[in-house]
Amino acid sequence: MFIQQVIVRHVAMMLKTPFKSGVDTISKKVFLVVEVHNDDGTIGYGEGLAFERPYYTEETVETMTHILETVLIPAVLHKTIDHPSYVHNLFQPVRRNYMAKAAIETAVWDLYAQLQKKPLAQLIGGTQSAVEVGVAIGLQPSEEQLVARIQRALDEGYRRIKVKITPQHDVELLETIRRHFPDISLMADANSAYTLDDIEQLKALDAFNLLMIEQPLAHDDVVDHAALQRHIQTPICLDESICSLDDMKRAVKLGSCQIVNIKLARVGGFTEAIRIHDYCEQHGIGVWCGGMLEAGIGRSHALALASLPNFIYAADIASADRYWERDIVTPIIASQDAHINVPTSAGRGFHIDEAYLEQVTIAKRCIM
Ligand SMILES: O=C(O)CCC(=O)C1=CC=C[C@@H](O)[C@@H]1C(=O)O
Ligand SMILES: [Mg+2]
Repeated sequence: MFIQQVIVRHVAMMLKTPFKSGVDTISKKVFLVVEVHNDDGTIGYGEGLAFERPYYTEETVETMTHILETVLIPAVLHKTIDHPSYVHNLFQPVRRNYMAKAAIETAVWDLYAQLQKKPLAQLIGGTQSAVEVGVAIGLQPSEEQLVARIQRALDEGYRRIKVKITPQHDVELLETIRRHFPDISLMADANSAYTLDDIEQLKALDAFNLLMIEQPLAHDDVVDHAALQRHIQTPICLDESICSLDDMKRAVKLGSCQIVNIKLARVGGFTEAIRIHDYCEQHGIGVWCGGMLEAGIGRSHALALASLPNFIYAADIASADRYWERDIVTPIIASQDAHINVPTSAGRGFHIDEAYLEQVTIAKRCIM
């Protein structure tokens, strides 16, 4: 591969319904589409998935743009790259900025798979032909609305439901859900809304037979999570705390979690995600693929990742039409019976809807 030019698009797409977590509410998804152009004209695509505000992680759309344009794109531009993992090495000196890194790294994997004429999933070692998916339901204005949203997801065939909780909305909310749906596979994501001072409240959640509790404590913590895991039965799943293989090793050493949610964007792309996956497999930690309200490019990359063998829990990669009226790839990524087939065609497996991508692009910069 020889990277001749890189195009960075700012894209804005309205979500069908706002997504509210303990940290933010997102109605309009602003993200980056990074196009990596090879000298033969082939284009690899990646999504820059940080949000507009630094509440989920420290990165934002603007910080990604800055780091991409000033540091990361110059590091790959006009370079011959034999394998995408080399991009990971080129980015090694740059501290953190994982989402900016992932935007290019995943695009180079996408390009590489097209040039190799092999499905991306197969190239990274994927073994599952279909990925089990669940839904993530944000905080709702009322418990009735939450129950209705869960019922709708179950009617659509989903079997694993994830809800958001906060210290103000947990026990009663989960009681209501369990009253209506005693047996469903249910999990709760706290997005770091608790501290160890809330330990009694967190212990009370054991009563709800949750599949796991996601990221109850601070976004950068593995020490307190280890203490908490010793006091609660519900398996802890880390999300925000795991940005690298080193983070993962510390979590395993301390016993901070039993499960990990891997997001390509949070860990800087496929190379690190695969390492974390392999390490977890060796240490008996099951993983699953989280979501970042991706559009079609990010969603197709996530699908490839989730085909690796140790992705043993349902992914947050629900049908794209839960989020979007129209997506930037075709065909629209859709689940059937709570599974999405992993594409078997070369590359990421979905075509770019160029007309729609142009329509939702609000700014475009070409670096050559
Ligand atoms: O993409 C999806 O369907 C899952 C969305 C989701 O739960 C999240 C996306 C981004 C940030 C968080 O609010 C949250 C998460 O923590 O997993
Ligand atoms: Mg989460």
